[in-house]
Amino acid sequence: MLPFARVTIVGLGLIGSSLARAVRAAMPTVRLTGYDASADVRETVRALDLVDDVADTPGAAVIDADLVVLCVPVGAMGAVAADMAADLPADAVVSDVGSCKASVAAALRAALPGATIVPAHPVAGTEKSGPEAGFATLFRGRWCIVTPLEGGDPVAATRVADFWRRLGADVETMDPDHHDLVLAVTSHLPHLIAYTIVGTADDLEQVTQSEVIKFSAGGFRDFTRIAASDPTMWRDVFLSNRDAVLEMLGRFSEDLSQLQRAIRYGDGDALFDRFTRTRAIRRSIVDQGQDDAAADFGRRHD
Ligand SMILES: NC(=O)c1ccc[n+]([C@@H]2O[C@H](COP(=O)([O-])OP(=O)(O)OC[C@H]3O[C@@H](n4cnc5c(N)ncnc54)[C@H](O)[C@@H]3O)[C@@H](O)[C@H]2O)c1
Ligand SMILES: O=C(O)C(=O)C[C@]1(C(=O)O)C=C[C@@H](O)C=C1
Repeated sequence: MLPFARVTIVGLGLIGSSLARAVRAAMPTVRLTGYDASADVRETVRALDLVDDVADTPGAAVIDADLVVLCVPVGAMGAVAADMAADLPADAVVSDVGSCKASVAAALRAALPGATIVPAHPVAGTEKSGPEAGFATLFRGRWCIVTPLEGGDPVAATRVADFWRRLGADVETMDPDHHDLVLAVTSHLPHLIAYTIVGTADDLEQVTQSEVIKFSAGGFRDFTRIAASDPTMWRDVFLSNRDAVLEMLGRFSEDLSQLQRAIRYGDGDALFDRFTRTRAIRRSIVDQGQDDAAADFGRRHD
C-alpha cells in the first residue's frame, strides 16, 4: 500500500518540481497538488503539467492532503506553515526538504501546534533553481535524512521514510542538531568556501572577468558551479544554521592556518600527508557509489 494517496507540494522550484516528477514516475496513482507563491512559477508548472492541480492559495493546496511537503527556502518555512494552518486536515502529515533541520522543526512546531510533523532532507540537488531545472531521478541513490521530532508520531516517520524510499532514496534517521552539524561540514561549509574563492578571484584587479572565464578549468570551474547556487536558499541556510557553521568555520580556519604555515616553512611532509589523507577519502566515496551524480548532471547541462 502506498504511504500517502494525496500529496501536496508547496514551493515548486528545483526540489519541489523534482519531487513532483519523481512521485509521478514512482507512484503514478498519487493525486498531486502544488502551490507556489510566484504566479510565474505556478504558470510554468501548469504548462509543464507537473501536478494534477495547481492551487492559487496555500489553504486550497492543503485542504484534502494526507502529506504536505514544504519545498521553500528554510527562512520561509514558518510563514508558509502559518498560511496553511487553518486549512490543514487534522490527520495530514507535514514534512519538508529544508537543508537545515533544527530551525525548521522549531518553526513548523510553532506555526502548526498539534500537527503531525516529520522533517526530512533529501541530500541531493544542483546549483540550478526553478521548476524547469527539476528532474525525476534527482533523489535516486541519494540519502534522505529524516529527523523525527521528540515525542513525534513514529508511524508517520515510517510512512515518510517509505515515501522517500519509493523515490529511490536511501533513508537515514538522525537527531536534528546532529544533522545540522554534519551538514555544516559536508554541504554548508563547501558552499561558503566556493562563494568566497569565486568572489576573491573576481575581486582581484589583475584577474578580470574575461580571464576568470578564459582560464577557468578543473578546480576553479568546479567551485564556480557551486558558487552559482541560489542566493536566497543559501542566505537562509547560513542564517538558520549559524552556530554549527561558525563551529565548523573555526575548525576549518585552524586547519587552513596549519597548511599556510606548512607552505611558508617549506614543510612538504605536512602537505603530502594531508593530500594523501584527502585523496583516500575521495576514493572511498567513489567506491561506496556515493559519487556526485547530480554534479555530473549539472556539468553535462552547463
Ligand atoms: N537546491 C538544492 O540543492 C537543495 C537540496 C536539498 C534541499 N534543498 C532545500 O529545498 C528547499 C527549496 O530549494 P530549491 O533549490 O528548490 O529552491 P528554488 O528557488 O528552486 O525553489 C523555491 C521555490 O519556493 C517558492 N517560494 C518561496 N517562498 C515561498 C512561500 N512563502 N510560499 C510558497 N512558495 C514560496 C519560490 O517561488 C520558488 O519557486 C530549500 O529549503 C532548500 O534548503 C535544496
Ligand atoms: O550538488 C549540488 O549542487 C549541491 O549543492 C547539493 C547539496 C549539497 O551540498 O550536496 C546542496 C544543498 C542540499 O541541502 C543538499 C545537497
